[in-house]
Amino acid sequence: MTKPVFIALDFSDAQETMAFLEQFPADVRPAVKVGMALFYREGPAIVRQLKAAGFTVFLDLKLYDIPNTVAQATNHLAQLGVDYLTIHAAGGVRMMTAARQGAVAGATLVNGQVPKLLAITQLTSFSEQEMQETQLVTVPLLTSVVHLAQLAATAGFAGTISSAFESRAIHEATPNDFLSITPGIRLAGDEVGDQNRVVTPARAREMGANGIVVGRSITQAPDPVAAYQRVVAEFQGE
Ligand SMILES: O=c1ccn([C@@H]2O[C@H](COP(=O)(O)O)[C@@H](O)[C@H]2O)c(=O)[nH]1
Repeated sequence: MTKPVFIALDFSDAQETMAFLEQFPADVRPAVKVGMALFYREGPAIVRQLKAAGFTVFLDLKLYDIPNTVAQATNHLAQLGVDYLTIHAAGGVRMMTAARQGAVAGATLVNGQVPKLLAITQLTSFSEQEMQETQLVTVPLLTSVVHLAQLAATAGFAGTISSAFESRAIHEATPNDFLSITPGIRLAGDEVGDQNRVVTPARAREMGANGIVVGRSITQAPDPVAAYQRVVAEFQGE
């Protein structure tokens, strides 16, 4: 299976988003990620629009609440036909299990296609020190990520979101088909910005990532289509 490269569509509205995607030739349909900013602006309509245009849609809302509420949310979101969905692993096995059950129930009401659920472990913007400052976690960052990945696997999730630095350890601790999808990706020489645990697409592949999320290295490039093609070639090892 080809490893996905998701473009993070962190644009201000649907018009800007669709104008960006129109730059891609008709035979190139990148997988896309809709984050909370675009979703809060445009609502479910942006997902329907992207799905109708043939895009694989990763909806990155990072759900975190009590189990019943999260189950209701995943039920509604699965009915939108999203392909991937994020939930915070910090909600624990009971919350993640409820999320999965909600997604299955929602998918059953439409086409039966259950979104792949991905557990947020520790954000790629975190350094070790910054994570410790929160005092929510008192073990090393890598230990926390691997533990949360194991909880996600127990809850029947498809994989995790972490940086590529943790991908190998995640694979060693989880079943063979468990996915490590990694944001925090930059083409060499690009600004890191607010990210912390950052690697190039080629390094992400070497480190065992099963898919990558790339925003600004593509969306703010002078030629986004060329930048996307470079990211894909590096990540696929071409
Ligand atoms: O740990 C995480 C989880 C999610 N993200 C999201 O990925 C993109 C990355 O954008 P860049 O412009 O490539 O930095 C963005 O939408 C984040 O919300 C993440 O970066 N880290």
